[in-house]
Amino acid sequence: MTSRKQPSSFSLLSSPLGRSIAISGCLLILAVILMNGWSLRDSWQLSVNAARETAVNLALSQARQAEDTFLQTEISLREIQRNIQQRPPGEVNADELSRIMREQRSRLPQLHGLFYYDPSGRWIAWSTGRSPAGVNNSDREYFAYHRLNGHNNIHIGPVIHSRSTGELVIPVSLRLNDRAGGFAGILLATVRVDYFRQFYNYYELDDKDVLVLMLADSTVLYARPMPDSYIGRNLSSSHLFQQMLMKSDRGSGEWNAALDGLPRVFGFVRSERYPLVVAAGFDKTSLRENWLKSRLQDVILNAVLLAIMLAVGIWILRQVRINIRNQHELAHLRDELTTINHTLQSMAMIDGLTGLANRRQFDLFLRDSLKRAFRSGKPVSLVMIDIDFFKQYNDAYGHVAGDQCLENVSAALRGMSLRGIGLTARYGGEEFALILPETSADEALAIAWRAVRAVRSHHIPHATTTIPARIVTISAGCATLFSTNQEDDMKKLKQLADDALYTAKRKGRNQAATAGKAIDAGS
Ligand SMILES: Nc1nc2c(ncn2[C@@H]2O[C@H](COP(=O)(O)OP(=O)(O)OP(=O)(O)O)[C@@H](O)[C@H]2O)c(=O)[nH]1
Repeated sequence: MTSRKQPSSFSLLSSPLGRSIAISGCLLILAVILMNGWSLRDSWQLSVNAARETAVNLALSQARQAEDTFLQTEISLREIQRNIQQRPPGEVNADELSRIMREQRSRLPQLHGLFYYDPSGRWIAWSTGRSPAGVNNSDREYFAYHRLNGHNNIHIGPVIHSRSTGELVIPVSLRLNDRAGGFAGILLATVRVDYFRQFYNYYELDDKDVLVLMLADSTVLYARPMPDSYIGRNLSSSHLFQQMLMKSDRGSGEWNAALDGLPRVFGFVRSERYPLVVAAGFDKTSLRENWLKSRLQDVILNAVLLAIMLAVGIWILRQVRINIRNQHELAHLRDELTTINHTLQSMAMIDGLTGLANRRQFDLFLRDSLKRAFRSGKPVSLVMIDIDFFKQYNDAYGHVAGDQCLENVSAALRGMSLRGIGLTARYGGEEFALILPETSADEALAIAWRAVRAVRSHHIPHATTTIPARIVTISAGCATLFSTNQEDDMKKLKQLADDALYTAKRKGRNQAATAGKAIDAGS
């Protein structure tokens, strides 16, 4: 029985179909990942852009609010300035002025107080009740500023602690001139830092979002939600002052805040009216967290879609793998069947004992040779061979030895060269045949004799033969025919060769005989 070989292991990628499905699947998944990545990147960028826009708008509204606050303050100061300057020098009524100041202050919630100092810094009039005893304000920054600068502009200074209440205030001051244009004192309005604190708290911002009000020289006036220790800090080395404000009075960008080093999306505005800068910054980390939260559903859906695609892809590849394996097995089975068929075919043509062509093959080959001979016009010779006294051999040595003898005789005949065009066959029993296409009668007889000698040369002992050498011998009869392509050509040739064999037997065996010259089968 033929042992069934397993088909050799195969890789899915070695098949064109498997390869194309795997590559298409990978490309598809890659495309989905890229598209999602692209869309997420876009969405994040949009969210950052929106935050920048909001930050600029917020900064604008804060700047406008700060301008309004300081404008109202300026108007109050100018009104008082007019009041003082309308009177002749030395005729300022301090009590009346203080009353006017209190009235002004009560109108403006941002105001902490209004003050009038003479050129030496002495308190002349004020809105905040009693003056602290023996206090002189000539040491203040705004005092020095106005003493040095003769212009009539409003000056906003860095945050200070009020000497009257201790509160944090932003000083807004105006120089007073005498008729000759000399320094005649200062009018001061103090704006409460708490006013901005309160105002900035109206906005619903995250803990780490910032709103910063600064002087144009980068000094912090108020920074939400930083503690008061941040007030007065100088941010001149910050990205805002080093880069952004150099290029534009308003805008947006992303940078690490100089206040605490955190990355933020900023919008900023420089006031046109006053030396003020406002910046609004959204914390980038919370911005990203909020953005992620808003995209979470999409991300999960896409991840699920991707997982499904992956699972379907794997399932398809498995099916393809099974399919290809089945095809491989079928191909392998087909090959095995073809091999078995070939074996069966050759078995049907081969004699099982001797391995020579069997009777069936003999008939086919002879018929085919005669057909070809008809076309070529060349003769076909047939040598019929019979072992001499084989019955006696069997009787003397038994059938098993008889079979062995048949094999030995076959080997002797197989060893003969038939020029590659002849066929050696076991005709049946102890009879053999040589079909010799394109062979003349003389050549056939010579070959028949060679066969006789070949068997003899094997010296197979045969005690009961009448041949004096007491070895196995054969008799051979040959005949030659020019084919007429008729059905009975075969029969005729066999008959002639048989007759010649009979002649050889009759003449004493151990020899070859011929039917004579090649005959025309038609004769
Ligand atoms: N062992 C064995 N014997 C076979 C086989 N086929 C035929 N025989 C024997 O061959 C013998 C042929 O005997 P015969 O036809 O009387 O011829 P012979 O004894 O050779 O005598 P001659 O042909 O006149 O020389 C028979 O005894 C058959 O049994 C075979 O396959 N094996």
